Amino acid sequence: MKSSKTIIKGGRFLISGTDEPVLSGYMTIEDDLITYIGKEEPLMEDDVQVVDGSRLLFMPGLVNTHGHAAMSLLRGYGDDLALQVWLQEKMWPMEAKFTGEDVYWGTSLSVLEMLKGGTTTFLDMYDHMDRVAEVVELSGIRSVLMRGVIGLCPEEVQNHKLAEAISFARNWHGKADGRITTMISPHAPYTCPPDFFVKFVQAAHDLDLPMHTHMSETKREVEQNVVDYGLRPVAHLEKLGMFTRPSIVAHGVHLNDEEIEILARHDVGVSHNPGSNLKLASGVARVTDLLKAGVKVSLGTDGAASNNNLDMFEEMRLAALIHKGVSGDPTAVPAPEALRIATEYGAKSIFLNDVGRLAVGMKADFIAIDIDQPHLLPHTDLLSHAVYSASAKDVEHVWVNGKQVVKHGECITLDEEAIRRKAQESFDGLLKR
Ligand SMILES: N[C@@H](CCSC[C@H]1O[C@@H](n2cnc3c(=O)[nH]cnc32)[C@H](O)[C@@H]1O)C(=O)O
Ligand SMILES: [Zn+2]
Repeated sequence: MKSSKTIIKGGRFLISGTDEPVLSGYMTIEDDLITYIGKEEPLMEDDVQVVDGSRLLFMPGLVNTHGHAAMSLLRGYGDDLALQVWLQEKMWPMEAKFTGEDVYWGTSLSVLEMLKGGTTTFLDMYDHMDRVAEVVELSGIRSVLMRGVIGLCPEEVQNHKLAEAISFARNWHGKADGRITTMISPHAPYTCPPDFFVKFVQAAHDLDLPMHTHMSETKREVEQNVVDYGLRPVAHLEKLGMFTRPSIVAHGVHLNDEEIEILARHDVGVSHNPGSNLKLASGVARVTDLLKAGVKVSLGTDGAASNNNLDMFEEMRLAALIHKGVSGDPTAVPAPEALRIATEYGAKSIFLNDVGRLAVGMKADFIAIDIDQPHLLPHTDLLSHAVYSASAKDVEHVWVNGKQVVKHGECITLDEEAIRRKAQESFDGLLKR
């Protein structure tokens, strides 16, 4: 195949973690990789596509490390409830009716929202994952996918779900030009009994894949874990062997010092989901302490039914704000750190070492935001604006794996009109069934 080359000319680029985080200059993309970024103008060959970068801020695509994309179908269905009530009385009865078709359109709706809002990679834990993978292939987004399993069912059903999780993980790892990787994911310690949970650990060993689960999301969950198993969730999962695998846990809201130390020792990532944790009143994770202990902290939206949008700019801003508020320390989670949590640390947390930064040799997953708008002027500090002032609506262009997928705010890989119609039809159908 002929190689493609694009040069971004005269843009501003966010290079977090350096002395000069906002660089004015040029970036070259060849096929799926960033091959140059700097102040010197690269040679403009004839067959190069040139993008005018003036009035645009280029930054790494945002990385959403925890969610359930198809749950967008339940957006606004079951607000203002605590986790267990919300799950058991609202979500699970509706989700039991989801068909593969529903998951396909719900996921399409979420991927559309995420791409248009500057998210270039998402982690998805759900059911009917073959249909999710189809959406990923078509849309051009990058993803880490897993069949999440709730084990509150007879052994036969448990084993059937486990087999599905294994075959999905095996069949799809590395597919879609490498844009799909997979993990092994029991839903939570409170929905997968220990003898069942360890089968996932074994599967992850056999397939040499990382693991993901919900953990220590609510105070009630932690207390119940102690009643049921005599241990808090972190020690419980450590005992079941989960942390012998590369792992990332979602939420990690209720952690004591000893638990933070265990997570740091095993290099377990924590996907911080501030929007979902606030909405379900689960609490506020100890992000500053986690970072101080060297734990990889990243950001997730969780499903759209507990957020209720998939705007990673909003999540980044929340992370930068709430930890200042609860600690009384205005230096907690400063803007450059918030940006890295939403990009670079996110990618590392889900074991993608070649995305999350604008640098030579990294995959070309990047976005451009329109910085000519009232709320992004004057151009005092563009990194600060990206964290404290921008939102998903400011995203003008998006590239994933070197291919443009959003152009002037329109998703060019998906049929937006069909998705809008089909998602509504799916929800209407679920209410009737
Ligand atoms: N239906 C599958 C499990 C799907 S995994 C994804 C599950 O996570 C649930 N979920 C979404 N958000 C949260 C959360 O914050 N905490 C715990 N579970 C959640 C969601 O409702 C969904 O049932 C089975 O039967 O095995
Ligand atoms: Zn979740």
